[in-house]
Amino acid sequence: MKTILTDIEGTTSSISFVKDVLFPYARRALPAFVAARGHEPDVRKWLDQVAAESGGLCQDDMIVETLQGWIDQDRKHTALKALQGMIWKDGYGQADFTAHVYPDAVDALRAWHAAGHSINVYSSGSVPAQHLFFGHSDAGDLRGMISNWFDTEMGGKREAASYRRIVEALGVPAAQVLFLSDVVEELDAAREAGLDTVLVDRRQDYPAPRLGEATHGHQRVEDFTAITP
Ligand SMILES: CSCCC(=O)C(=O)COP(=O)(O)O
Ligand SMILES: [Mg+2]
Repeated sequence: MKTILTDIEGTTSSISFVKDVLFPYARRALPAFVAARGHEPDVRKWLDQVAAESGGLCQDDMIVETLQGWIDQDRKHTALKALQGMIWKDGYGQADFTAHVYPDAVDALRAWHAAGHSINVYSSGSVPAQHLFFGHSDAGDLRGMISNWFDTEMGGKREAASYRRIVEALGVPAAQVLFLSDVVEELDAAREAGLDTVLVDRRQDYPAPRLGEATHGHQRVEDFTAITP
């Protein structure tokens, strides 16, 4: 019985939803969010971390500009991801959007869950953001199918050590875990840690298929229907 570990953006869900809906929403809302909640300890600690790592920024508007630049660069920084999650909470709460999950992914997650496979998430999005995402998906609340949630507090997704930590937290042998991702470097790191891997190479997200050497030897599928855990 395989334990599933899945990425979100580009794997269960479209890159365009994240890039064209979630990121612009956070970018727009950041100045007002920092002005209203920047004094709260759970917000301040991330702002202070950004300030310190950026050479000691001393004004909140400079921190906001730095964070907006990081959004534009798609930085997977833990502080940015934590703050984005807090901002998206308002968007989901006000029903400004629902999170995209490919229908084939919804069907497969349901089937695997019903068959007894443990389903777990590892994304650069913060754990609270992951809960919001699957709790407010186009297909409704999918959180009940997911056993464990992991973010970059476990380490970067391109580092083998992160997958070793996750396997230890899951309490199963590494070879029992099947990691699904759209990013070859993440799959390389997972394989180095002993996990099984599948490259999810969706045509909508990646119009030029990754074939031959570009797959780095990972099994390649175009959607979840082709995955047999
Ligand atoms: C689930 S939060 C929205 C997605 C996000 O911010 C992100 O960085 C997704 O990265 P992933 O590791 O899932 O490719
Ligand atoms: Mg991804």
